[in-house]
Amino acid sequence: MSAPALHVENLCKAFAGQMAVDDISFTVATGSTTALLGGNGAGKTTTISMLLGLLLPDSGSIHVLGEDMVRHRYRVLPRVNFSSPYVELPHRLSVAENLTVYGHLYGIPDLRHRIAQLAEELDLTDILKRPSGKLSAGQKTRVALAKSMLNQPELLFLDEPTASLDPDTADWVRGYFRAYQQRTGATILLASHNMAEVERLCDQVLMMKQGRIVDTGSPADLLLRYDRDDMEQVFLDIARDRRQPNEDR
Ligand SMILES: Nc1ncnc2c1ncn2[C@@H]1O[C@H](COP(=O)(O)OP(=O)(O)OP(=O)(O)O)[C@@H](O)[C@H]1O
Repeated sequence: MSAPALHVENLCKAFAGQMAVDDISFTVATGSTTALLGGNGAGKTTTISMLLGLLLPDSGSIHVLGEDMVRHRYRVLPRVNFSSPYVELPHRLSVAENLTVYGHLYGIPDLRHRIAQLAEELDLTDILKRPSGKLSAGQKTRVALAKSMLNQPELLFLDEPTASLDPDTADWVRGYFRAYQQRTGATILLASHNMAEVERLCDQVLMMKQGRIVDTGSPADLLLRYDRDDMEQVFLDIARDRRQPNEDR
């Protein structure tokens, strides 16, 4: 059996003595989509930064695609990618130039062809020559998604992948990632505040609060456990300590 795409044990990270990530452990199966959820300040970004090798943990272990992330991150990084609407691309470079810079960092062969292909797929052809700083919020999101797909990652971290997209484009983008995943067997870790998206895309949900994982399960499991009709209500129950999970169900 292949190793899980992500295996995290007893991971901790503190900033100035305050625990941002407090002893979390979880596994993400290869080919699945997992949501990392939690309110503002719950520790999601800190966790993802450690999984990407951007931050060193204080303690605990992280295995990404079977490799120890702390010791061998350079083996792993070519096989993963991420997209976040909060990471700005250099403003003066055109969309094509930005994608070219990232493509070179990843050592993508036949880069022109790959960029043209992604531009076609993500409807960027008309804006390839435009400075990245002059794009609308939705266009920036689509460029960030194209950047995340340059190396055809086996593991993709998507932070708010449909932020600023209109409902039609957002729906299309969800379908795009679904199709990519079905075609390649890629694994996705998703951070989103859009609970309908989580319900539609995710096999597993990890709920974080104050640096800890306070609940976990499939969206269907959680709906049943909290006796709710949608994930938005489950999220509010957990965030506001409004209701304990229904242990009897
Ligand atoms: N570089 C840092 N220095 C000091 N404190 C930090 C740093 N990064 C994060 N924190 C703190 O760690 C905690 C977790 O923050 P984190 O950004 O991981 O939360 P989050 O779940 O991603 O929140 P949001 O949904 O608001 O982005 C917060 O209390 C935050 O203030």
